[in-house]
Amino acid sequence: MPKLVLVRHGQSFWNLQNRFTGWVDVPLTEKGKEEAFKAGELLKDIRFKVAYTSALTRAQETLKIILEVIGLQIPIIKDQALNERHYGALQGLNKDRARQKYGAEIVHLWRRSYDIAPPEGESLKDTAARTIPFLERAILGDIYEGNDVLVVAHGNSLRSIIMYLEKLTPEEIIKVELDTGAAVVYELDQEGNIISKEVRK
Ligand SMILES: O=C(O)[C@H](O)COP(=O)(O)O
Repeated sequence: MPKLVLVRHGQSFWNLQNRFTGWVDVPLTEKGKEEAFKAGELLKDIRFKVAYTSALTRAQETLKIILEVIGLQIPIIKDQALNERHYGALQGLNKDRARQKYGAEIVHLWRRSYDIAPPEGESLKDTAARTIPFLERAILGDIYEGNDVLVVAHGNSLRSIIMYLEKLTPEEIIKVELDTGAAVVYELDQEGNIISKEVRK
């Protein structure tokens, strides 16, 4: 059965500083590079045929390190459809500062709910409106051909994909968190149904 592996990029400088990042192009910290290295070590048994990533440096750097560690040279497809959720007016703001300014409850809903968008930004539903057509059009096509596929992207762009694959409800997706450098390994059948799921980190 083909494997679809979703990896969240390693720690970026704004993850370290606890700031909303979204589409701002922030590079990896040393710890982030180490997390990418570890993800590569943990995925060495999988012979990926193709890799997908976003248009943002932190995901691209993480993917590059993973492929170097595994020792694979494969086609890499970069597309902004896999970018992080656009965090709108919150981008650059410290997350504790945002809770003080707007209240913890609404900030939590902006970060984890399905359809409540942060000011001038994208809800998870808006994010899914670009990630899922790309998943169906490009990524799942490779899976249906029987290839193992690596996707390195972002906390919320990957949550939208996890929600779709696992058929989660808006209530269930609120609780889904993904650590930096974590890998979710799915085995999928020909219809895209999940045969198995394993988290490696
Ligand atoms: O864009 C960001 O700030 C992070 O990548 C994800 O942030 P979140 O955990 O607040 O959604």
